[in-house]
Amino acid sequence: MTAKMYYDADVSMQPLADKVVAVIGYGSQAHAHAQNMHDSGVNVIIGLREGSGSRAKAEQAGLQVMSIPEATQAADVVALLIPDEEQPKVYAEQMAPHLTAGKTLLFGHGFNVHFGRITPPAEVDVMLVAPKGPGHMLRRVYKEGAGMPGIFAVGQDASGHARDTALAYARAIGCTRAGVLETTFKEETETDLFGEQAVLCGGVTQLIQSGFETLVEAGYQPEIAYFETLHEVKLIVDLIYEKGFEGMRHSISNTAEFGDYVTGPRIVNARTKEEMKQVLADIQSGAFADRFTADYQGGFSHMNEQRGKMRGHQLETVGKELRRKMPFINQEELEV
Ligand SMILES: NC(=O)C1=CN([C@@H]2O[C@H](COP(=O)(O)OP(=O)(O)OC[C@H]3O[C@@H](n4cnc5c(N)ncnc54)[C@H](OP(=O)(O)O)[C@@H]3O)[C@@H](O)[C@H]2O)C=CC1
Ligand SMILES: CC[C@](O)(C(C)=O)C(=O)O
Ligand SMILES: [Mg+2]
Ligand SMILES: [Mg+2]
Repeated sequence: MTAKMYYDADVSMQPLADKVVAVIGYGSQAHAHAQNMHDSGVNVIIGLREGSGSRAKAEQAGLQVMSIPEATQAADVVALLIPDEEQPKVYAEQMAPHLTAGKTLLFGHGFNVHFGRITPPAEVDVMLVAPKGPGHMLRRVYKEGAGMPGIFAVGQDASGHARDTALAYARAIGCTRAGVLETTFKEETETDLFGEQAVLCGGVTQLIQSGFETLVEAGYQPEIAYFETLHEVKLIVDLIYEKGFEGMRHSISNTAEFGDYVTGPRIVNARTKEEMKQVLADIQSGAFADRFTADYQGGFSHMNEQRGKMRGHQLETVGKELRRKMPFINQEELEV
C-alpha cells in the first residue's frame, strides 16, 4: 500500500478540544457530521437559514441552532455543508464577513474552492473532509459502531496546524474507524465527480434501468425484472464490498461466473471506457461544473425534468410495492 492511511489510533482529538464547531446546514452530510461529532464529544452548533424547517430536527437531536452569521461568528471551525450550488452566495453574504483570522473553514467536497467559486481569506485555515459515502449512511454506520472511509485535504494552512484539525474532524465523524488518507482539493473534486457520475450513481442506475427495461419489454414479469436487476444488486455488491470480485465469484455459480466474463465486456466495453475518459475530461476542464451551474441558474429545468420522468417509472412503482412487503428493509422516511 503506497498511501499513508490514518486510523483512530493515529489521530488526536486534541485540536477540537475547547473548540466550537459550527455545521452550516442540516441536510444529508450536515446532520451526520453534526450528530457524529456531538456523540464524539465535540462542542457542535448548527447554523440554519431563517425559518428553516430543519430547526426542530436539529434541536430534537440536542443541538443548539443559530442563524448562519451567528454560528460563523461563534465558531472556531465552520463546516459549510449546504448544496454546492447554494454555497457561493451564502458564503459571500452570511459567512465571509465573520470569518476572522484564526478560524477554520471546512468543506465536505472541494467543488467551490477548486472551481474558483469561493476564495476564502488568506488568514483562515481551509480544508475539506469528504466521507466516501452518503450522509445518511455516515450516520448509520457510526451508530452501529463502524465507520466510513474518508479523505482530507488542506487548501490553506494559515495556523500551521490545519492537518491536525482536519484529521481530528475526520476522527470525530467516524472516518478514521475505517481509514482516512490525504488528498488535494483538485483530486477530491475530480475523482468524486467522476465516481458519482460514471460508476456509483449515473453508471449503476442506468445499468439497472436498462436491464429492467430489456426484460420487461421482452414480456417478462416486472416483479421478476425488479428482483433480478435491482434487488439482487445489493446482495452481489455486499459480497464484492466484503470480499472483492474473487469472493463474489466464489459464491456465484460457474454458469454465472462464465456469463460474467463473456457478457460483462459486451455491456461495458471499450466505447464505454472511451466515454468515461471524455466524462473525466469534461470534469477536469470545468465544463461539467459550468453545465451544472447553468442548470441551477435556469431553475434546474433539466434536473427537474429527469426527476419527474423517473418518479412514474415502472421500476420505481413496482419496487415501492415489493419493498413494502419486506419489513426487514428499512421503511422509515429518511431522518432529514
Ligand atoms: N449528500 C452526500 O452524501 C454528500 C455530500 N457531500 C458534500 O456535502 C455538501 C452538502 O451536500 P448535501 O448534504 O447533499 O446537501 P443537502 O442538499 O442535503 O443540504 C440541505 C441543507 O442545506 C440547507 N440549505 C439549502 N439551501 C440553503 C440556502 N440557500 N441557505 C441556507 N441553507 C440552505 C438546507 O436548509 P433547510 O434545512 O433550511 O432546508 C438543508 O439544511 C456538498 O458540498 C456536497 O457535495 C460530500 C459527500 C457526500
Ligand atoms: C456518491 C455521491 C456523493 O459524492 C457521495 C454520497 O459521496 C455525493 O455527492 O452525494
Ligand atoms: Mg459528490
Ligand atoms: Mg462522494
